[in-house]
Amino acid sequence: MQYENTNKEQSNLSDVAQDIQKFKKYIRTEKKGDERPKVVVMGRSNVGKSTFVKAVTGENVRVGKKPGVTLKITEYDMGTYLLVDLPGFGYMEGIEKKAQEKIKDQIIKYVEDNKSTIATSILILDAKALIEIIDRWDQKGEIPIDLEMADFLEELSLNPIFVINKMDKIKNSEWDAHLDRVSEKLGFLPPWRQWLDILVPAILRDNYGIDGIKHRINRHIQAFKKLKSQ
Ligand SMILES: Nc1nc2c(ncn2[C@@H]2O[C@H](COP(=O)(O)OP(=O)(O)OP(=O)(O)O)[C@@H](O)[C@H]2O)c(=O)[nH]1
Repeated sequence: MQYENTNKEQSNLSDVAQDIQKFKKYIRTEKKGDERPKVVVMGRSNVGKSTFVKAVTGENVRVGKKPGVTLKITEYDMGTYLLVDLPGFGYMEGIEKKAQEKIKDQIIKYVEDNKSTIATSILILDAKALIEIIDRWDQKGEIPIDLEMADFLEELSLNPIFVINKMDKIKNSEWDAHLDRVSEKLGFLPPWRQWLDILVPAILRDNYGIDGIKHRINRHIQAFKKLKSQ
């Protein structure tokens, strides 16, 4: 009898244990996605986006010479935030215009869908090519994709940081004048030094500018967390 009771008790206990397991599993499946703030990284193909991501994450991100290497959305766990590497956009050798448009739509959709969790956005621009591209498109009466993306990030109030990369291609003595032009093209009244929180000259290949960008990211993360906790 005693034996039977113990057996019954054990079987009840194992039922409870099974229920707990089921419940735990249920909680796990119901748990929402990672709610940490996101920092999205965007840029025209070949601007140095992978170089940037590699410098910030320390991961061995492929740095390619051929435009259009980064095609998927990759999230990196940075502890207090997630760094999201979005696909490069714009002209890519060997990729049809239709496919380029699709990538652009995919980026826009991701940003719109995730805007409530994005603390800041990084748009990497090529210092020299940007001016050339804008001038060329201006003559055709069109807006280049870099400016379109810059406007998009501003309109969504995603605290963009514009990284003006490949400054090594600009003579030292011309940095200020060049950055004033970039600033103006992006819609910020020169002198560019008025916008140090937003405009960051960089030579990402040599890690120049990285510390400043990290500092700005952290400031945005703190501000974002403060806002969310109110
Ligand atoms: N001159 C110069 N070249 C750079 C700099 N940063 C990156 N590059 C070079 O630009 C090329 C493209 O760099 P990536 O980091 O692969 O660029 P990406 O934007 O990720 O390119 P996709 O993968 O095509 O989207 C590489 O040859 C880099 O070495 C820089 O500060 N100055």
